[in-house]
Amino acid sequence: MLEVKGLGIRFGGNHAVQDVTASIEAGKITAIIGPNGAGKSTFFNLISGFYQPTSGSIHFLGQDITRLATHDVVARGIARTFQTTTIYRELSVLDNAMIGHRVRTRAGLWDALLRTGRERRDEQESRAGGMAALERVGLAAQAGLPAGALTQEGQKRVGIAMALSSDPKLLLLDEPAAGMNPEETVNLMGLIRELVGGGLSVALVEHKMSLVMGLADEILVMHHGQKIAEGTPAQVSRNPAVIEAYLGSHAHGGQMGQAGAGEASHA
Ligand SMILES: Nc1ncnc2c1ncn2[C@@H]1O[C@H](COP(=O)(O)OP(=O)(O)OP(=O)(O)O)[C@@H](O)[C@H]1O
Repeated sequence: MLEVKGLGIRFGGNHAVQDVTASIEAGKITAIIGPNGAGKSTFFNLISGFYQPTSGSIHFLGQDITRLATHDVVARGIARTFQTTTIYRELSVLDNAMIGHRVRTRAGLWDALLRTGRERRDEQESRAGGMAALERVGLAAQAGLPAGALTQEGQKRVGIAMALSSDPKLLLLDEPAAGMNPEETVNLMGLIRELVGGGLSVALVEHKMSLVMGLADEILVMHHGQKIAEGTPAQVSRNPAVIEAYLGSHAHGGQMGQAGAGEASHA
């Protein structure tokens, strides 16, 4: 579904991502893991068009998307959530979900100001798209509430609905379980499984090993900006290079290979 070849980006002398060749398969859950500063978020930023790579290529469904701007990447079918919650707390849950949908509609500023027929049609479409996304994340009944009134888990679901309302084929989740308690984490895993069961493909960056090991079909491991391993959870958790990378990192010492053994610290 997604193929990156020799992908890299430099910030000054720092290779945040370096020569990464990898693929993400349709219908699967792919986790991207690695110690702090490994380049995981930067990798997501490259795929989603937030950063332009300094080398390499990105192909999605056979088409070159390497240099597309974010809204064009979204229009092709890749949407993402962010590490920190980026919902609008004062707006209703539905208004939040509709924001994601607006990137797919065609009305421009003039249409919006003049309330043209196209703008009104687009508004209705966005409302329907937003509601459909809320149904997918189990929040249809809360559509009219201010998003800030929801629990932490509810707000995470709003963030996912915002991404889903653009009707992506591939959903990128950046640390979806950050700040969630174990029960909320289990609920979130159920939601991700449901979405994938419905035909969505998911790639996620996550530090919580219980979630990664319990959920991922494929894992891509990054360290110092490079891909050091890939494979199933069982394969990567016994890969010597991966164990070495994690043992060498204070924050994650000894956590690899213990599926379901709790969380890798993000400190
Ligand atoms: N916009 C930027 N400008 C300069 N350096 C950056 C920028 N974004 C990321 N970096 C650097 O790139 C490297 C990789 O950072 P990145 O945030 O991608 O790592 P990560 O694996 O997501 O880490 P974490 O698990 O802590 O979120 C780090 O050295 C970081 O300081």
